[in-house]
Amino acid sequence: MDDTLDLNAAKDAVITMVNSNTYKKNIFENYGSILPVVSITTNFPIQKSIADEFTLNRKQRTAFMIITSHLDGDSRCRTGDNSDQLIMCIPGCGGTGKSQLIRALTKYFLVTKRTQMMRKLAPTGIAAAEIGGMTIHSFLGEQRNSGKPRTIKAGDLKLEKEWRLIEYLLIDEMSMVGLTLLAKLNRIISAAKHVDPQIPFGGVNVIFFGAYLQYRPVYDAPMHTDSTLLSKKKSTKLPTEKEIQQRVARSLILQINCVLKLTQQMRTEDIRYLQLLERLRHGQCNYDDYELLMTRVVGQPSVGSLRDSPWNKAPILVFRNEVRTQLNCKAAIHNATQSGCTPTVCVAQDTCKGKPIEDPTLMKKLLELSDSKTERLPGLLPFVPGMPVILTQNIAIELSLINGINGIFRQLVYQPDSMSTDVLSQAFPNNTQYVHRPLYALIEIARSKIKCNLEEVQPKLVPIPLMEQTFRVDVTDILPKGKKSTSNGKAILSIKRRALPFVPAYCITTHKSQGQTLNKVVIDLKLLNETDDIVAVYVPLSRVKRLTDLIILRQFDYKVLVIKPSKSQIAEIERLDKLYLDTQTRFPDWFQ
Ligand SMILES: Nc1ncnc2c1ncn2[C@@H]1O[C@H](COP(=O)(O)OP(=O)(O)OP(=O)(O)O)[C@@H](O)[C@H]1O
Repeated sequence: MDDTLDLNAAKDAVITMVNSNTYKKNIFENYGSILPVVSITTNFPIQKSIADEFTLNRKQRTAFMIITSHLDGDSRCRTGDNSDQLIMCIPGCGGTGKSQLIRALTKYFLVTKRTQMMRKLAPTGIAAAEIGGMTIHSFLGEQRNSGKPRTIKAGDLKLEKEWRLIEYLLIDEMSMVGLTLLAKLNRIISAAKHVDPQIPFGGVNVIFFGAYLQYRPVYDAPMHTDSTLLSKKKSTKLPTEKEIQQRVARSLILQINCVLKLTQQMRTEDIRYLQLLERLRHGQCNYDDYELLMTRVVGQPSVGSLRDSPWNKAPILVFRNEVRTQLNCKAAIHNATQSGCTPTVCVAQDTCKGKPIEDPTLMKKLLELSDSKTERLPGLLPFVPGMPVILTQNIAIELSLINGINGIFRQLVYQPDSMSTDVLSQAFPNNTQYVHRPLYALIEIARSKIKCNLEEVQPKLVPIPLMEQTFRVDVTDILPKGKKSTSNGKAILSIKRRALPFVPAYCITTHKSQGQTLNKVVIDLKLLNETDDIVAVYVPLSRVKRLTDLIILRQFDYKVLVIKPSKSQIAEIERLDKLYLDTQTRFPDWFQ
């Protein structure tokens, strides 16, 4: 009975009104379009059949009913604050079925012919692909690091057209959405919809999905940041524009008026391990949990050797990009040697002010930089057929050729060149062959959406071209003695790089692993000295379905299992818990 809907509630839901949002009437009038005829519709059978088709569990169903009934104008969903605007949060840790719920909602919008009213957004390409949506940046028409924000002008017809029909935004992976980005989204919707800037998100209904115990946005403040912490300066100083925007965004988050926590684990069957993860989230693991995890440390009798299957094919998760790059190089060279191939490395083409880099010291420094410092284009890319790789750029989002997607390297197509084969890096053996003129690589990407009717061409074998990026690098340390640096003591060069946009994936950072379910994984729980973020422990441990799917590289301290969430994380969790109780009181039928 748990998963079935209450029939009385069903009868109440049968009569619904379409487009009964009164304050949005003005918007339709502004455009001179014909007001939709207020229709009375009986959508409950559709709601039920879609909830059944996606086998939604009780809480997924409740969330589904709240959102779809709000869409249908059900009066019970329109008695809250903000002129009945739905600003909803659906927190749930990995595997609680958030993506499944989004799939069911998408179907409802589709079947009821209202797809145009909804957009699905996520902060990263990989998260956007997971739900068939777009990144927030590309939706806002901005390049991530271009430094050129889209200007918002009154009467921007293109902007108005883009937003004209949109009334619902589903935003996934909220932990990675920063306050500055959210403020920008808010400003753009307000301008596009011509509504009072006081109305959050221009009156558009917004539903956030995700978990707070995930890595935070890289260059932005997380959504749960306490407003009082948003200014580091003395209170006498005027806040910067960025601080003001972040405070505005935080005040938007405080307007969330409906919360539904997803708690039923849909991915993992290992109950004992689930309980451990639940305690871990609160920093409350006990000694039994520690002993259980210690049985998975390499060297224990129950754990096989790292050299043997399945662990020799499992990705290793590490914390630092430099360690990742080194381990990947070692693994690629080792595998090439094992399979009798000459170790081969593809070399990036770097230029400065249009001229190729010729100075050997500078060339070596640039090529050895971790790709995390070069706009994610690797300087030296070792390769061997069969190597797991991960794309580092968005090539074609609609085809799922996006930053973060996995593939298998099959072949490099390149022009032979006459450049010297001097050793470019000590990281590679002396007999390494360097390829300076690559054309493209053939990568097998199982999740790509490319279709191909040619019999001889495998549809999942994708040609990946070279890409170009510009990055800045501090070269003060390699300046010849006596050469002057700038007044602040630094010499910065702007380098343009052309290179293949992928890296080996024998080893990935825990940060990159966020949001992925891995079949088998090797993890490290020895944290970097300064780390006291629970996320660094929780993310690697929660990538698998069962404890037996992971092994731990080395011994670790008990104390890493009792790191507490931060004050602002706890405060936000408590605030959402309270709103969740309010939501249950507001929709008693659907919570029965
Ligand atoms: N109601 C359901 N019925 C059947 N399978 C489900 C249901 N909900 C989720 N699943 C399955 O459980 C797995 C995890 O669900 P899903 O990917 O939606 O979780 P998630 O909360 O989005 O996880 P993550 O945050 O890690 O992406 C998926 O394989 C999904 O198909």
